[in-house]
Amino acid sequence: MQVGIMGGTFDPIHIGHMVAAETAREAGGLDEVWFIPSAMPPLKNGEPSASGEQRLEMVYRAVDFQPYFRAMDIELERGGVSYSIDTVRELQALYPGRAFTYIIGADRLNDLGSWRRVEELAELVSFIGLERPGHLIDAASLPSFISGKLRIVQMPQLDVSSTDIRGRRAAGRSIRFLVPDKVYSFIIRNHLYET
Ligand SMILES: Nc1ncnc2c1ncn2[C@@H]1O[C@H](COP(=O)(O)OP(=O)(O)OP(=O)(O)O)[C@@H](O)[C@H]1O
Ligand SMILES: O=C(O)c1ccc[n+]([C@@H]2O[C@H](COP(=O)([O-])O)[C@@H](O)[C@H]2O)c1
Repeated sequence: MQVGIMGGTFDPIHIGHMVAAETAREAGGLDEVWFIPSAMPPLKNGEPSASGEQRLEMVYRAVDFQPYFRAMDIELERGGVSYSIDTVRELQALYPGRAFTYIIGADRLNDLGSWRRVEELAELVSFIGLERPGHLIDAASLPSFISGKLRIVQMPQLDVSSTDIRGRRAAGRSIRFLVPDKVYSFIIRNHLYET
């Protein structure tokens, strides 16, 4: 079974994440994509705005009734800084027989060289990289050991980010259709990102 790992802060999850996951699923022939919200993202400054529980709930809502998508609380349960090498090792122990592909947007791909024990990670998983507006993939900056393990896939370019969504909320602007409907209603009902 081929499984895609869509890791992220998901603060909140948005249509960019959904289209990235679906594009990777189709192009990579993946049977499922597992969305895994991090407890503490390794390379971001500061704490996420919404709680881990809220971010996980939004991910559950986004994947609800999607046949190929699952949400996993493995990083939130582990707590601390969410290094992907720890997650992949844990997933391999829990789910033997799966082949894992890490799905990654261009911004994160460009700093892959500074991920914890990335050479070891690249021995355990393949990568699917996706360009996103404002973040072209810089092939020259990628560690050499990645080349045989990385496939770059074209996706419809969506200039949407969690930062932009939080900014719109703080400015009292609409975020409708930038997030899945059930995520939208959760954000509105819980007054997330208003300040
Ligand atoms: N619009 C998008 N297109 C393609 N990939 C995306 C897009 N938005 C996020 N990703 C990818 O999804 C993964 C998780 O992203 P993350 O949850 O940090 O969202 P973000 O929108 O980048 O958040 P923030 O704006 O808070 O930094 C990363 O690999 C990121 O590159
Ligand atoms: O393992 C690492 O060193 C590492 C460094 C940066 C990011 N990651 C993972 O990459 C995913 C996307 O990161 P982010 O910061 O864009 O949410 C998320 O699952 C992070 O845990 C992992």
